[in-house]
Amino acid sequence: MTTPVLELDSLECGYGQQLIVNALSIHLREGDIGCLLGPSGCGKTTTLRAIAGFEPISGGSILLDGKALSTAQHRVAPEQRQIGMVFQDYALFPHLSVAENVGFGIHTSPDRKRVVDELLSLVKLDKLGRRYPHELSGGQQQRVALARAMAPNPRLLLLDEPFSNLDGELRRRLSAEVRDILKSRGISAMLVTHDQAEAFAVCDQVGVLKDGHLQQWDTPYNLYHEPATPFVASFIGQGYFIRGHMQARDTVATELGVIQGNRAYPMPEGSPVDVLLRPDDLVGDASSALRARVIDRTFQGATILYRLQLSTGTQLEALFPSHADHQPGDEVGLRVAAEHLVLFPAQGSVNLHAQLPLEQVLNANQSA
Ligand SMILES: Nc1ncnc2c1ncn2[C@@H]1O[C@H](COP(=O)(O)OP(=O)(O)OP(=O)(O)O)[C@@H](O)[C@H]1O
Repeated sequence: MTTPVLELDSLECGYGQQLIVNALSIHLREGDIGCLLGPSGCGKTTTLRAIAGFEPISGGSILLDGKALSTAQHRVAPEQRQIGMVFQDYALFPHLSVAENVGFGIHTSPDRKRVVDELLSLVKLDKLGRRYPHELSGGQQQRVALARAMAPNPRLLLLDEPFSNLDGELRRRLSAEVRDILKSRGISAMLVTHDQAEAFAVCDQVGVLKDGHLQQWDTPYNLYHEPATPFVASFIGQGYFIRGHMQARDTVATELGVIQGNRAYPMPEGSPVDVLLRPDDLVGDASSALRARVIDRTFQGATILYRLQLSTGTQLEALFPSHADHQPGDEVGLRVAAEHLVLFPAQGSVNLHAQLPLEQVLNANQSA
């Protein structure tokens, strides 16, 4: 196995006596873009600052290419880590031109002009090298910050909420562009965000943090389809939990009928479980005996997200193609088509939903 570019091994860090990040272990492969995702205050930025060398650690280690950068006893200075950083607020030098900003970290290099020209072209700012930061848009300033961080050819790039000062469409476009730029150069990076869509669009591996504890480090696909904990299931994507009972190792009986799982589950036969149903796990089927009433609908263009109620009162969400145009009050036929059936031992409450205030969902899952 090749050495990961970045290894966090049982990392512990915090402020004073307060431990913020606890037993955090992550391996980032060379060329991958990783992400730390989680609610406000869960310790994402603290972890990133510890990797950059701005914060000491109280336990475990941080290794780059197998060499220790931080342990509880020793800390390599930030400027000697070969790590570049891109900040939320760009942090450009206002009195330096765009080209001077980009060349700042390599001012003694004989290749400076060539590197700056190449990077300006890479971030599509080749005509704006003489401008000053205040003469640029937010998106352009963040591209300058990215080029500046890449100029010294770091082994790892850290990006702290890099798109959060930008809005909507620009944010989406720039995040896709940044992924392309990093991938075109094979740069390994770690990003911090609380925006799940951004994490999924940009990153190869995502770590979901809750209260400084890693819940799961996995691909976006697995986080969505195979969440390891109820917290990850609630935090990532939409969905409802409904109550079921294990009927056999791979089937569960629910009020929607017996649902076939895609594996054997460890819960004993007859035990109560919470079954995660995403909106795309339910498909419309006019001939199905399973009926539900439309409560609400959100038109999304190619699809419509319906909130549905079963005769038992249980509510679910379903995503149907928008040519099937149902109105509130209509009755629709339903079928479960969950390729990845996610079950957890019953938590004592049902119908947890991501649209409830997050605290409510999390409190209900406190024992996870
Ligand atoms: N310099 C500091 N001194 C003391 N406590 C701090 C300091 N910086 C952060 N904290 C606390 O550490 C915890 C984690 O903060 P951190 O900034 O790492 O969270 P985060 O996950 O990045 O949150 P956000 O998404 O809101 O930026 C919070 O409770 C915060 O109040």
